[in-house]
Amino acid sequence: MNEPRSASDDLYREALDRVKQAIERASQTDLYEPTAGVLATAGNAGWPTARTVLLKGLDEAGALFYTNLCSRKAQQLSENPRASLCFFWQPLAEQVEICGSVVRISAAEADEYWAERPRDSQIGGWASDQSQPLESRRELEERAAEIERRFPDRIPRPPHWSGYRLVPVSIELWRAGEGRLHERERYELHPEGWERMLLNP
Ligand SMILES: Cc1cc2nc3c(=O)[nH]c(=O)nc-3n(C[C@H](O)[C@H](O)[C@H](O)COP(=O)(O)O)c2cc1C
Ligand SMILES: Cc1ncc(COP(=O)(O)O)c(C=O)c1O
Repeated sequence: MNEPRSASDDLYREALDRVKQAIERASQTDLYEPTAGVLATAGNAGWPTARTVLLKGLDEAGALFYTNLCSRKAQQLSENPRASLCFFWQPLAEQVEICGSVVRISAAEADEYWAERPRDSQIGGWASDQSQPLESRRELEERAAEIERRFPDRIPRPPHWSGYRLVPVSIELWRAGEGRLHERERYELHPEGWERMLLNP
């Protein structure tokens, strides 16, 4: 596999369309968070870690998610800007895995999304020192109350809160099959462009 490049490739677009269709199908079920995927990262120490994030956009530029830039995942991404994002939609019996390089989005794009978030979530974004030890629940609640007082009107985006784009080098779609003969289709970026292949389940 290769580092991502600006791919205006039909196969890449086909893969993205298929992921978007799966998300659309998931959105028509009663799933609590149909855009939730598990993001796996590993820093210099090499230990893989994983956690759920919400997908906030998907287009040719990549898969967008937002988080705290001081979090454990952000620390690992600063050491090794590569990740895998895996969705499993139980009611669909479908899985998608997107693997790629991760880039920080611009401040302007982060500002735009931040402004759309509910005030409560904005307060949470300021109050939470994500991934750091917390003395007590009360400490967090007091910080949230302090933020509420500090910003009676508009709440600006905290400098430590932004987004990342996962720029795909591979996209794999999985659908459950009879007798564990699942269907696996993998799109992969090669020097000549995107390729599509079937994989054994
Ligand atoms: C359904 C769901 C969605 C979540 N979405 C996000 C998200 O979009 N961004 C985020 O930073 N954390 C999100 N979280 C919390 C993360 O899973 C995780 O606990 C947090 O980001 C800290 O991860 P880290 O310590 O590995 O950096 C979500 C959790 C769940 C269960
Ligand atoms: C800490 C955190 N940040 C970000 C998100 C996702 O973004 P938003 O709150 O804007 O939906 C979540 C979603 O659960 C979250 O828990």
